[in-house]
Amino acid sequence: MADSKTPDIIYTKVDEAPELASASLLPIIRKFAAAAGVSVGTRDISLAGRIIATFPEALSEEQRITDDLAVLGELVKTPGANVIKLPNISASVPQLVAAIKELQGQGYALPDYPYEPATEDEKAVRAKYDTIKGSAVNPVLREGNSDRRAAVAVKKYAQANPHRMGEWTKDSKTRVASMDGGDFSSNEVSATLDRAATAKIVLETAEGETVLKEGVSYPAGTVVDATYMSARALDAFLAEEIEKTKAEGTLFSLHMKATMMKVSDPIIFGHAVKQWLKPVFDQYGDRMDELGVDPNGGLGALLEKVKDEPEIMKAIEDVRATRPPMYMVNSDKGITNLHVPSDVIIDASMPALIRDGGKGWGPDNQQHDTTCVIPDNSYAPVYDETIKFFKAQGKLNPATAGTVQNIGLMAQKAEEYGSHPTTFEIPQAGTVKMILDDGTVLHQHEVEKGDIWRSASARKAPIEDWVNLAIDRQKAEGCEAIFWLDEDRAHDAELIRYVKPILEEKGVASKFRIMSPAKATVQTLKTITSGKNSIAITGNVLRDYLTDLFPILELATSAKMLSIVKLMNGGGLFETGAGGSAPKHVQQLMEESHLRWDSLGEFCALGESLKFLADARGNEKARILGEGVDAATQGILDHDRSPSRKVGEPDNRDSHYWFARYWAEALARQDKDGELADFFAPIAEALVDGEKDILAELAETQGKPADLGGYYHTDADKVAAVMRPSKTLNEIID
Ligand SMILES: NC(=O)C1=CN([C@@H]2O[C@H](COP(=O)(O)OP(=O)(O)OC[C@H]3O[C@@H](n4cnc5c(N)ncnc54)[C@H](OP(=O)(O)O)[C@@H]3O)[C@@H](O)[C@H]2O)C=CC1
Ligand SMILES: O=C(O)CCC(=O)C(=O)O
Ligand SMILES: [Mg+2]
Repeated sequence: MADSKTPDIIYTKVDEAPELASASLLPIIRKFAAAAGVSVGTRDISLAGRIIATFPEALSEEQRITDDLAVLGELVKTPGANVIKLPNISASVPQLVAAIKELQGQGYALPDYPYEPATEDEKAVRAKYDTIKGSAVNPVLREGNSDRRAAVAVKKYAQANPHRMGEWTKDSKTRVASMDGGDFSSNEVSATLDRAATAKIVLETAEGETVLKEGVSYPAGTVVDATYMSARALDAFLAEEIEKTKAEGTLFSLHMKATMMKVSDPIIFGHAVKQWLKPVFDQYGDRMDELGVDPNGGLGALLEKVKDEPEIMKAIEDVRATRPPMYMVNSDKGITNLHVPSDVIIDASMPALIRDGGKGWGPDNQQHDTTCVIPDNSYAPVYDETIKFFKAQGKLNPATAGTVQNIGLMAQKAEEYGSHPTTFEIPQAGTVKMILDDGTVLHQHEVEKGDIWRSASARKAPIEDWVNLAIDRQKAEGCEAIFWLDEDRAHDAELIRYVKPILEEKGVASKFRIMSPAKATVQTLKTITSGKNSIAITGNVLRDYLTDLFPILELATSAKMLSIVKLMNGGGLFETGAGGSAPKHVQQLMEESHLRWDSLGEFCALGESLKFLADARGNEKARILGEGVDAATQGILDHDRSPSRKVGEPDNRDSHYWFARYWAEALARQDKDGELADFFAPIAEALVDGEKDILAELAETQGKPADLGGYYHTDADKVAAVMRPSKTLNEIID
């Protein structure tokens, strides 16, 4: 809860590249903020931190930590919340298991992850680990809808310094493949509840009724969907696409969101692994079962389990020889698309492929046209239309393209991204029914064994807040604004029934269009190609997809986005960009002590957070600090101080030096607050005078391996040594 002890701003402790960056940036932020009496606390939402916090009973007193996610989950429901949220790992099972292993190696007596829990104890442990799995942080903190856009300065910079775009040709063989039936899209039904209700979900079979879930409660006005994916249709589709890909001579790729869709998508991923190795599963399925093979965990874990079985290994090699080449995560290390379910995540993977002219990396470490398999057809048309557009029109020109902003329905676990507690792999053929407390059957589907059934919901208050946020944003921008909703889709039709009356009532209906995602994609691409801007007002999944897609095309990366969550109870949550925790960057740092992570997202979020604090608490010094951050961010862009990708060139640490310097200079220069100016003048001077030494000390550290003392649970002193190697800079900051 927000109380007198709650720091003014909470900066989250996370994982991978952003956490490494924090080791260098946070001391600077704290020093500067303290000058305005602003305290900056931290809360640990890292994967390792969440694991440790979940098993106090297994740990010693000194090892235990508080459940910071729970604390933050409460804080974001209060008006005083001011949280800077960096990207964290949404763990797949292989990542979760690796983190547990690392912690065990550090002396944390944590239970192993039970793959197949048999006893009651194992089931309890598994249930606890399942709360940590996948996207377990963002949905808890996102008690508001999403406003993501490129700050004007960032967009202007991208137009003045356009990044390289891959060429699109009319004869590109790259395409999107999705199911034409039997998928979530084609089976969806939806209804809006006219009263508060509690529901249970049951499976009726020839042998009786099994309760899949009960006590699911919804407030009045909730839009409740239900749908399923047919396992049989999915397998037939995957088998056909593998063959078609081979015939077309392209790379085979699968793009899922196994992290946020943590129940359904690992299962779909597992189907792809099984189809890819079908003859092996047909012949050795029982033996692989005995060995504990779980296809949902990916090819990497599978190969590990069967590595001492020469017959199976040979069968795998034989099958692989008959398959088309696969899209690779790391061809040097032989890591394929199907190795780990969280290595290829659709929001980032599809835009990068499209930015590169429709090319993916193959096993030969060369780029090739690619078949992009996205089984469910709900949102695949967005990528399909984008690819078709660029094939016909040629690549986008970032120097002249307009921008696409997003207003996303996200609050209170809206839509598919909140559906995992009500998603089930069907154990036996029958009928799934969703039954309300008065006995009404709200939805029902005939299903077969292995089908994936799910229900998603969106609540009334978040939907109304989202429409109003869109109205405010359109008013501020005055540009095209499109609700990406398909009147022929069951769920979207229910949303449209909310949207239209609010637009009418506010007298702004003429300023908005409502278009299906496929049509909206084409319209939006035409708009930005002509140099104009558009606001995409979308549901939760398209919020996620589009806030990577358009930034990656327009700015080369989504890391520089302004990402504001206006919390529904009045607080502010400031996300740092729209991207993730960039694991590849950590690999590079560990190998050659170069961190290419760009902290521009952190800078943008910090500026917003300080200005929000100024408004909320009447703290004018915080406003001056925030304006100083904006000036420093501008300085970073104007002087090209963002990190380079190559070892030996300036990296993340250098950019933090420049950020501190520009920030201090702006604060020393301003004349609204003499006290602040006097405080920062000598700091600015010291940073200017120390430039040569600081840059030399930073440069000196590159080019050799860096020891972090861990991956998921690093050693703070070792990380500080790597990330703060400049004695001269540290003396000024400390
Ligand atoms: N808000 C959140 O908490 C989010 C968390 N995630 C999590 O992040 C992890 C990685 O996801 P992934 O799909 O690989 O997506 P990422 O966005 O982390 O990485 C994809 C690529 O984007 C580029 N990139 C991202 N951020 C930056 C940055 N600040 N500076 C420079 N380049 C950047 C990098 O490209 P290059 O390699 O070319 O440098 C990177 O390899 C997963 O565990 C996922 O669950 C993902 C999205 C959001
Ligand atoms: O929570 C996650 O797993 C990822 C979130 C994400 O990709 C986004 O919000 O853009
Ligand atoms: Mg995303």
